[in-house]
Amino acid sequence: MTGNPAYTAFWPAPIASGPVDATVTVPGSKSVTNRALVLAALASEPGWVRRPLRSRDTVLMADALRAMGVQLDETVNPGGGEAWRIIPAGLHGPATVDVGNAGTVMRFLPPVAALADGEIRFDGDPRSYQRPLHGVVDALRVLGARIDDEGRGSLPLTVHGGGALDGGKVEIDASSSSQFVSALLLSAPRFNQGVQVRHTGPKLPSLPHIRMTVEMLRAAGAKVDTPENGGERNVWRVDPSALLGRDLTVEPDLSNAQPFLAAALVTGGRITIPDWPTRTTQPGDALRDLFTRMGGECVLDDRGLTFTGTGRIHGIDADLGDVGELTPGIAAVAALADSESVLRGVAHLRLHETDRLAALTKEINELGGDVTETPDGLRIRPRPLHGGIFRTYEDHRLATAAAVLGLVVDGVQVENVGTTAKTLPDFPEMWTSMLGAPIAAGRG
Ligand SMILES: O=C(O)C1=C[C@@H](OP(=O)(O)O)[C@@H](O)[C@H](O)C1
Ligand SMILES: C=C(OP(=O)(O)O)C(=O)O
Repeated sequence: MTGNPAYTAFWPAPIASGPVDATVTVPGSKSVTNRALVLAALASEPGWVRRPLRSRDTVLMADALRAMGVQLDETVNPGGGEAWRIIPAGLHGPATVDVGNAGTVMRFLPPVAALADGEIRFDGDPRSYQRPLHGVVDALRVLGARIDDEGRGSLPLTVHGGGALDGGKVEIDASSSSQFVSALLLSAPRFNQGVQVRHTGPKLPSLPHIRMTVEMLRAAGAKVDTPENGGERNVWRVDPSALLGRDLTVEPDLSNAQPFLAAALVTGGRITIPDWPTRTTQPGDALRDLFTRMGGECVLDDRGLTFTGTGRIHGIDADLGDVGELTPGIAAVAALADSESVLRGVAHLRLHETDRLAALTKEINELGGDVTETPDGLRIRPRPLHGGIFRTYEDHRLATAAAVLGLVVDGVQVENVGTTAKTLPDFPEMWTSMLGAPIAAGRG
């Protein structure tokens, strides 16, 4: 599942004929869906994941769990969308897991495989070989797992699952990805001794995603100690315990709401996102503050989040270390602003789906922009932009960022917009629907 083949070449990004005014129903969160699937697979009783995201990353996760013996039935949710019924079973190999280019799959599943009985082979897209995995592989070895990676510390690799894992204390440097910490915590209730993870490196990115992991573990009955509840700085502990089967409804993906909110900002229009949670660990919630600072106004009420552009777009100086996945969308808006922006704290984006700092710099500059890389981010000086090809490097967020620019810059051609299917399969349809009709694509 890599998206509609019709979109693999060049997609003429539609220009906005005026301010957008639409309600856009955004599908479920990738990060919540994939955590929910892992926790449900490790539970001691069946559970439900309602309104899951169905996208490349989540289908890869579901297929991988099935390959290890978990039963996952797709049904219709009475309240709309789908409901996935997960029936845990004894995890076993031999099995092959395709991680695609999904950070959540490549990092969250090796610990699950270590609990399985048998060999689990992990492979993925060429880019997955370059993305850091050492934090998970090295830690699992310390905790008792046998992994054959031919010395690479990265994909492809084979986990020789022993049916159980000792667990215990481990130190990792998770400065290249918070997902190392999340991966170890998610499976830890099933380790014989649980786990204590200590991060020992430069600044840890994406802390809200670690909070998401902790909250979802606790909701499934796990006991978790964190730096925030009186524990030591950079130390997380999970006790061994059974996990409950939950009935969980997935929140809309707030990071995937970003391009639509950006559309309101850059066209001086208005977008409503229904079901925006009043409390969430998703980093996308930071858009309320970030895009307000960049010139918009937002109201969160029982209709959802309504975001209104004022016709003015300001530059921003922001540390995005906690919310790195928002960087491409912020960079696109910043390129259209009335003043310079400095985006900091995101050096680790060089190891995301693509080197996002290099890709944003090159592609925005090809349209006439003035973006420079800094050691930990981007400096963006707005300049009048012109049309041209915007390459996306198989990065969904590069493609949605390009669509934002295309709303107000005539002639932007987005290469392989189908790559958005990683987390947002109907993006081109949702985008044109937003421009043409008040109600966009349904949630799914
Ligand atoms: O745990 C998660 O669901 C995620 C954590 C973050 O990863 P990094 O810490 O590697 O940036 C984020 O960028 C990614 O999109 C999703
Ligand atoms: C970094 C991202 O994804 P992944 O889960 O593959 O790390 C992202 O979605 O922006």
